[in-house]
Amino acid sequence: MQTLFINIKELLQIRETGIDKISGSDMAILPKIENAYLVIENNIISDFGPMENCPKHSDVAIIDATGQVILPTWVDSHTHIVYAGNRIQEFVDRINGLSYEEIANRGGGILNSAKKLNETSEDEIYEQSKLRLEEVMQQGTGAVEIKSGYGLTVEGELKMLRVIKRLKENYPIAIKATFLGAHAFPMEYKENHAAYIDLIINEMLPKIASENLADYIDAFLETGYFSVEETIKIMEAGRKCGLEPKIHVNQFTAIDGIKACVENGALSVDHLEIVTDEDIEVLKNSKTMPVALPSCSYFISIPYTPARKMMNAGLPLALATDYNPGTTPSGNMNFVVATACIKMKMTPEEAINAATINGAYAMGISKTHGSITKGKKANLIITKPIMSYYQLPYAFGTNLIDKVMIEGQFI
Ligand SMILES: N=CN[C@@H](CCC(=O)O)C(=O)O
Ligand SMILES: [Zn+2]
Repeated sequence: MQTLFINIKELLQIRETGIDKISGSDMAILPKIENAYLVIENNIISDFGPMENCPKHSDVAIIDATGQVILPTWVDSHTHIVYAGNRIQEFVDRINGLSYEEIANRGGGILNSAKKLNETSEDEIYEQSKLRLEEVMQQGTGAVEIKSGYGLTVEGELKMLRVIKRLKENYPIAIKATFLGAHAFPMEYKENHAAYIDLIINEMLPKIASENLADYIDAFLETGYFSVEETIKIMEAGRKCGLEPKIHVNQFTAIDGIKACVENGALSVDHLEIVTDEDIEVLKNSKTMPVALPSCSYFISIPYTPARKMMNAGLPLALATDYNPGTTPSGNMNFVVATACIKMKMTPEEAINAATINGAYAMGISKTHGSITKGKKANLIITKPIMSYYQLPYAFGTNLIDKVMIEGQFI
């Protein structure tokens, strides 16, 4: 079955096969065709070009996209959408003057979510999480990475990863699972970090590997959470089980964590609200994708990742939501793209590259996702009639999406 889109006002992010990420000054370029056609065959992009070359098809479903922009769906390479309940009280506590750190030190924060998760059944967590997944798909996300990390017990972490597995089985969207047992030290291990790290390495990881529940391994490398040395142990143990690292680092402090991640072959380093010149140097010429999470900066009022400085140094950059109950209760990639433009001074071209092809790289799927390329998945955002794609970040609170196609199907 073929679908032919005709008269597309702008077809964005068209790329040759084999381009897996965009770096430095190239991020300012977003290749497009004006007045374009696009052919979808089954669930794959099979052809596209300017309207004057549009082939005469018979027996195809024709969709007239006059005035509409088509671009690849967003790739959200960093989320925690599997969780139980919410942290609304902490939100109000922060408005009233408490900091994220003060809330965490009182047993709130990640430990608050871990308590709720361990008290909630797997079925109930699945029901809550699938609503979030359905919501972000409607908002144009066509691939999503989901982390564990609110279990912090063998059973809790397995429960989260099994929920992610069920989501993978039941939804058409590409999902990658990341094991984040090293998200925080449970209260009973506060004075005995080594014992919790043993639990992660000797109890959690073997079970996760034997049930094939994760694609990546993560840790919260941060002052007061996991040290550089502790994170290296976790990364090494994960790699032995075939899990590549994707690490939370430099959210609040810079403690040479990025260097350790790059040396351990991390696929991505995520957060990066605080970045030193040395961090930028070690990222140069590495295979590690830096990932910025502007909705988190917005929600908890911390600095934004210095995108301009990093791109000027020739680095690539990806954008993701960080959807989680504590620091970012939003999975809206449209807001992320707009906030990157408004607050991080990324151009619309840079932000769209960061939220599509570079996001795909950061979750290991750039062969199949992240651009309009022949042979890639037919994952499309079809906008309402708009002036140009600049309107997407400009009209930051308006839903400009008409339809979303995932794997060849409108959702
Ligand atoms: N920083 C670490 N983890 C999450 C937030 C965790 C939480 O507060 O629940 C993040 O990416 O922001
Ligand atoms: Zn996160």
